[in-house]
Amino acid sequence: MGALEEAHLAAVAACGCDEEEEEDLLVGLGGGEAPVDAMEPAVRALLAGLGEDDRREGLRRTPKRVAKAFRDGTRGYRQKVKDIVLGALFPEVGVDKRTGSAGGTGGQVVEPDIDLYSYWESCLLSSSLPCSVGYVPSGGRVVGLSKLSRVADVFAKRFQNPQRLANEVCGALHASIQPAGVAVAMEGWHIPLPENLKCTKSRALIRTSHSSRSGVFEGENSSFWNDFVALLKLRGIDMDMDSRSASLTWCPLRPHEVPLCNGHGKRITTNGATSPKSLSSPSNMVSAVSSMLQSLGEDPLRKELLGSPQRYVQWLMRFRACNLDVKLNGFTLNSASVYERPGEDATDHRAISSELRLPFCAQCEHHLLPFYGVVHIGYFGSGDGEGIDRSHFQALVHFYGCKLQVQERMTRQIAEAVYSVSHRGAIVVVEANHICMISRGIEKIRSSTATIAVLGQFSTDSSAKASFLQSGLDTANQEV
Ligand SMILES: Nc1nc2c(ncn2[C@@H]2O[C@H](COP(=O)(O)OP(=O)(O)OP(=O)(O)O)[C@@H](O)[C@H]2O)c(=O)[nH]1
Ligand SMILES: [Zn+2]
Repeated sequence: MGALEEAHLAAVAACGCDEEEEEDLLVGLGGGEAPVDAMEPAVRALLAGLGEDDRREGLRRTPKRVAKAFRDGTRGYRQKVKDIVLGALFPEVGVDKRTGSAGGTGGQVVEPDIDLYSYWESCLLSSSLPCSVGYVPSGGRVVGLSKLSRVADVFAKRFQNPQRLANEVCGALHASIQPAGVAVAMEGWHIPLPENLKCTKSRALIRTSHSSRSGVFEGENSSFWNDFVALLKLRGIDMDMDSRSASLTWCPLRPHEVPLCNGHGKRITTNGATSPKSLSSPSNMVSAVSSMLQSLGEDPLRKELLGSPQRYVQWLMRFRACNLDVKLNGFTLNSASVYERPGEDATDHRAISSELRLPFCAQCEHHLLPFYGVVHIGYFGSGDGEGIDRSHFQALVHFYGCKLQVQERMTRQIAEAVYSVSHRGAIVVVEANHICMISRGIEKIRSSTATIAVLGQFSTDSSAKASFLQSGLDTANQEV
């Protein structure tokens, strides 16, 4: 341990925060290696409750994947901030020795655009939290830049709520670096209820804004805070969102939640959340989720987690396997208007009708995490402006989307359904964001996957396909 680190530990001791206390603050709940044994049987119980056969090919490895995803997503319980920070405090004299500012500029150090992902404690779903951290060094020392992100990640990789996450990151950085102050700004993005999903891309998500500050950043007139906000603005991050703020909650599965707030947190949402439909949550599924929490080292009786297993099950139950025939009875296309007419010009692309940007939310069958986006459908209509009502297509998309799925299968199934009533041809394009690509695994933020299925004339007539892809999708993009 270097002299600087020893001096820092002495400072921690001097401020009355002994190491054990610091550990409690930094490590939080559920330390130690947690067994994962209960996870896989619990996921199997969930799949059975959803009417699925866990021996079918797509689901065979799902219990293992879900267990791994949850375990990776909560690894923060097994990490310690001091292990991250103490090896990376470096002496660096600031320009203003009186205030102890450092970092070469005499002012704050800002690390914007840290991509965090967290499991929400309210519903056990996961999503991203773009985060920015600033601090004003003190005592002639700075911390390695990567450690700001790493410390933030320790707290993100726990069951969280976004305001508490902001507070914990702020408090831990302050305790471990002992700077003049810390500022944290964070956005919480939450997927809406499937029935409230209106469009694709990030605008589809419920967004809330949160902040937490300590030391010189505190107070309404803190120039450090104002500089921090201005620096973020330069990067296109808008913290000044009060005017758009609303009282809606960030977790649509828990609409009456009172936010945890340290007095500085601001909250907004851009996408209205209506109350969730009340669905049954079978008790064996709820117990399975509680045992998953225990396996992860969490306490299902912790105040903030009460009701979360039920909410998670309620979310999953939206994607329960259902009877195809029953559902399709409600889907009646006016097929007379779309059948091929004798003598119709096969290359007359005016006969191509389209229905664009139909929103959907499905559940990835590999990881039990949502993927959501829009479906574009093209088919040969009558050419006289008469088409199939959009609501029929929306019902079809909802039917094939609202289950455990993979994107390619969903695309093909929708295409086949449209082709079954529009015999000349059907083309379906699905654009989707997969939470399993964003919040775990490869962590590819802004990942979006497009799939296409063509049947009938769209598969033989490349100009028909090109006509839909170019002009149809152009129109869709203009509508965004
Ligand atoms: N083709 C396809 N793959 C999907 C879809 N949803 C998820 N996946 C992928 O399914 C694959 C499962 O791969 P595995 O190696 O068994 O699981 P994993 O270890 O969780 O994979 P990583 O995501 O790479 O960590 C991953 O590559 C996922 O990205 C989908 O709709 N279509
Ligand atoms: Zn997945």
